[in-house]
Amino acid sequence: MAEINENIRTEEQKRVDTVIEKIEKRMEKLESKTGNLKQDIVSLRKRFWEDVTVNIDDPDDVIETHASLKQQAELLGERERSHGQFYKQYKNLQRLKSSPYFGRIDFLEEGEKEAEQIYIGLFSLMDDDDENFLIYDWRAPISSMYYDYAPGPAQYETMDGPIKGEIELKRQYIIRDGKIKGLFDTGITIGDEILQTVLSDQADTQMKNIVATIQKEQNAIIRNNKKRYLVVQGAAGSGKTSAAMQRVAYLLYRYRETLKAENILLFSPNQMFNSYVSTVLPELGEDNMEQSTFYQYLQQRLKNIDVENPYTQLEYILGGKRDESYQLRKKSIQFKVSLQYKEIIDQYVEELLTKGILFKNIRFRGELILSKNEIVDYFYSLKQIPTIPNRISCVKEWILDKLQELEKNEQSKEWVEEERELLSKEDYLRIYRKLQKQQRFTENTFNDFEREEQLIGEWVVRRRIKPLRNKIINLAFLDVVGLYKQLFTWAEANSALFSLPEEWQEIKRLTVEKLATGELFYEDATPYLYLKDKLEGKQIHNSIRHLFIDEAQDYSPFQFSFLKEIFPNSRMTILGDMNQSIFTHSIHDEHAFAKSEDLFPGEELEKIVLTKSYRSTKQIVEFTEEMLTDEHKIEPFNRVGEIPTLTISPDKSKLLDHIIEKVTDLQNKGFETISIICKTAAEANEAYDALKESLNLRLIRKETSSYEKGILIIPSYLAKGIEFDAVIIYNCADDVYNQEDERKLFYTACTRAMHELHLYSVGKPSRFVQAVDKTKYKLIDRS
Ligand SMILES: Nc1ncnc2c1ncn2[C@@H]1O[C@H](COP(=O)(O)OP(=O)(O)OP(=O)(O)O)[C@@H](O)[C@H]1O
Repeated sequence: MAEINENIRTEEQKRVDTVIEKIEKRMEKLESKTGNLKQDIVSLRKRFWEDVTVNIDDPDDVIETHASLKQQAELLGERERSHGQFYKQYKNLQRLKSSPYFGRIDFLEEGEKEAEQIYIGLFSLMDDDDENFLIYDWRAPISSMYYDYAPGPAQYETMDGPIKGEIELKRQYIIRDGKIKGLFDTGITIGDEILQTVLSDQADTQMKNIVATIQKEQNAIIRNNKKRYLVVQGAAGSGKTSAAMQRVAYLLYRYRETLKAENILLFSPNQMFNSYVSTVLPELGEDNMEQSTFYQYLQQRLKNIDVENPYTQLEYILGGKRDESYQLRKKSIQFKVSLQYKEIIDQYVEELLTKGILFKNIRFRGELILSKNEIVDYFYSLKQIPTIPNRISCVKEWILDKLQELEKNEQSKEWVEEERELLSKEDYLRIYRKLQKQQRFTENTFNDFEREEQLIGEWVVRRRIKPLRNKIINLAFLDVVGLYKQLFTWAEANSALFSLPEEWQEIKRLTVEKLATGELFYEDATPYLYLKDKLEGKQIHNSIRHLFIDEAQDYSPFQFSFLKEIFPNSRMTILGDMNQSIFTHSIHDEHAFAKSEDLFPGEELEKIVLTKSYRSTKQIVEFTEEMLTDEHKIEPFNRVGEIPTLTISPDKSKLLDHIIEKVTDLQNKGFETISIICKTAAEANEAYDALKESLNLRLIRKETSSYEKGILIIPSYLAKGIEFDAVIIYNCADDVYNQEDERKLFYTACTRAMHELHLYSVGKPSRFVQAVDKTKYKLIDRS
């Protein structure tokens, strides 16, 4: 990579100036357009009610009023949409004005005489005649060569096939506020120097876009469109989330005619992560995709039952006493996340077609209207209907018919009379108006006492039956909880067909006890929803065309398989790191992410592996990778920093003193995000209480929804996906981190550090640290 001579620099600055002038002109034009539009909108809003004729006296007038309102709203909507578009364009120009481009390649296409200069920036910009590109959008096909090739032979894909040629020059720019601050001609990789500068910056509370320095292997992820399922295994800090975000921006550009932000869904690890990544797309001029945690999705689908928070499950597993009930819960989790369990449910549902279905009694005002057995009998009389959801749907219609009959019969009952008499004057008037609106009276008939009584009676009954009717419509008569419980007994009775865990009886007891409290263990939530869907009919999310799953190593085989079924029309980008598995299920053999070949058909699956880590200094990467047991080698990006330290303190009180000293020292060095990572929330609470008098701290809980600068205390599992300038490991003693299934959690915590990593231990440090080569860290013994 070479620094460039003054003449070239001057020439390049001239071009920047010219482009900026053009950008300014465009902005002026847009300003006048948007100004007029804005005025239009303001006055439309002001006059909104003046220009509509509101008259609801007779039905014809109501229709007219409706039409007039609709017309006015459409007009306003259209103006607002245009304004929104102009505003977006304006914002994009504003961004270009400060930094019009970051790269250039001179490309000589085969058969051409002269190379074309291709300047690459955040968005495209044409010259005044709309003929030539002054700037190419980084997502344009031609721009991909910038990321994929060094000077020399190169090619890019178009609809009509590949275009081949030669890159004669490849140049990088750092332009800020319209001034060139750095200019480099680059060789094989995209500017290590620029990347160095970017990576040496401080951590941010919002993730940054990486378009100026996307690496070749990341570009392969961003632009991938070969296979339906793209699985990315990437080391900690290798840019998986970054690649995912730029990929969303790329897809929205590439398929802009058909794909909108709301057709893309990202499953993310937690709320704070959501806020961390939320500015990347707007910065790239795109709307944010839909975002949810898988837990939020489950909650939204299972409204009538309390689902345990996955972090509550994890807190129990990490902090548990490791007694008998702890081991049982663990066994239970391991089985319930497996595909084998899913198969058991499939077979169970199959059998429910002939026997075993459960319904609830249907009562109205305490009286039995239909017994569960009657419904069961009706269900099994529908033999000709081959699927359960279709049969249930018929049962629903049958019950609704019964309700209609009930509605008629009830009207003559005494309670109706009583309720009618108890109606207040206001209620009475309201009903009267309602009925009048529905034109239920002929002229003057309301004076007719009998007719009045009858109509009001009907109304009273209908009002009372309505909640019951809604429940039936929502299939609440199906006893899903009972069926889920019964599954355990059924599996036991059919144990010859499956290999159930030895502790099945106990697992059944544990599950049933929890269900009796109206709650579901997290490990039961997906199977329960799966069973519910199989009975009621699957809820399929057809509008989602692309699903992104980040931190995919934390999903179970059951969850993956379920996701595939409920997003049948989606392409998927699945990103994870086997070394950062934090949930019990994913640490053991049934590692769905590692066995993606088993889950996704080979011909539809593409796998990409990222081994280079960009987040942490070389020293931190070399220290942390020693904790891993597999042979995955992580290549650090060559950024040098201080060697990690391990301080041994004699007791908790000294440990706190030592941490306070270190935090103060880090603050003096100018670090703005310093994170004290604890193993569990319980430990984080304790540390927070002990340190809050001495340090200005922010305690991060599972509900915390935003990431702010400062000194944070955070449970290890909530730090997933996020990074900090400096990380302090609160107490890495061997009596805290000693189980094999905590290794990856510990590794994940340490890999959150960008510039400095300091570990503290009361007494003997964890075996995971003891195993690290002593030259990879500095031992400070203060015991
Ligand atoms: N090409 C790049 N140019 C500049 N910065 C990059 C690049 N790739 C990654 N980074 C930076 O490296 C850091 C780690 O990236 P990111 O969080 O996307 O990695 P990850 O693989 O998702 O990490 P983890 O799995 O550990 O959470 C971020 O600060 C990101 O901005």
